[in-house]
Amino acid sequence: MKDIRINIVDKTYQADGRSHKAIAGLDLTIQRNEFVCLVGPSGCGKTSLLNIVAGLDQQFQGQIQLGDTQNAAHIGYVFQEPRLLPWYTVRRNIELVCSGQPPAALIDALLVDMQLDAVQQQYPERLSLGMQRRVAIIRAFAINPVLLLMDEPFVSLDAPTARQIRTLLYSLWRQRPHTVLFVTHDLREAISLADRLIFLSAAPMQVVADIPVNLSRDEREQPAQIEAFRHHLLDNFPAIAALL
Ligand SMILES: Nc1ncnc2c1ncn2[C@@H]1O[C@H](COP(=O)(O)OP(=O)(O)OP(=O)(O)O)[C@@H](O)[C@H]1O
Repeated sequence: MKDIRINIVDKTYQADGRSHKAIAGLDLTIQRNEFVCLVGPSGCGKTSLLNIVAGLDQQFQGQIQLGDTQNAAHIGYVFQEPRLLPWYTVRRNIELVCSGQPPAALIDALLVDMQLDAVQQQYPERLSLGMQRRVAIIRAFAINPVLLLMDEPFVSLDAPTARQIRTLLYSLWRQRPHTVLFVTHDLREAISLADRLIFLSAAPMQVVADIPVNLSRDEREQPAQIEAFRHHLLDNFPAIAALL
């Protein structure tokens, strides 16, 4: 897949007789297999952006170029809430998104990687929120996505659970590289995952700063290194403090 080009000239919502300009003049290029974290204040338009990239919202001015893959079947989307179907088992929830024959071996491997193989025949209501979020991540990986969109997938999890799932996600991504757009409010989380951080302004949303993260995998696992990088960012890019 070639680079992804996102050019949103204007995204305006009309509601209750009023208009709200959510995004204006946003221009981004994401390289193949890059892991990009999008960081911006609440309500600035991050979900709106992901919905446009996913093709779920076509009411905007601009253009999205997904390289060779204009096909939504190759886009995995992990929403803010797990959105599992309660009347299907964990395994069935994952299989449902696969077109044609579900890739049994891949699903088996993902269930093991995410430590969910023992509960695959259970129904979502029997799972903790952290487990449901892991199922949602597997469901996105099961289609072997070329592009993975993740909208604050670890929000409202306790810190140890979020850390555990983050580590699993990072190792899955390293095993099966693909382009990721990951929305988060958590700068430490963003630093631990991303090749590149894109800081976004309040509405109308625009790019404030676009910063590479040059940390090794070992460094990303050391809280002191993450903290040092965070201080480096806040010292050298004062404008981003207001966005967190
Ligand atoms: N369907 C809609 N109709 C009208 N306004 C909307 C609609 N969806 C979103 N908005 C508005 O657009 C703005 C951006 O919303 P969006 O959900 O994209 O922000 P966000 O950055 O993802 O927020 P958060 O970080 O809180 O999840 C908000 O002001 C929101 O109220």
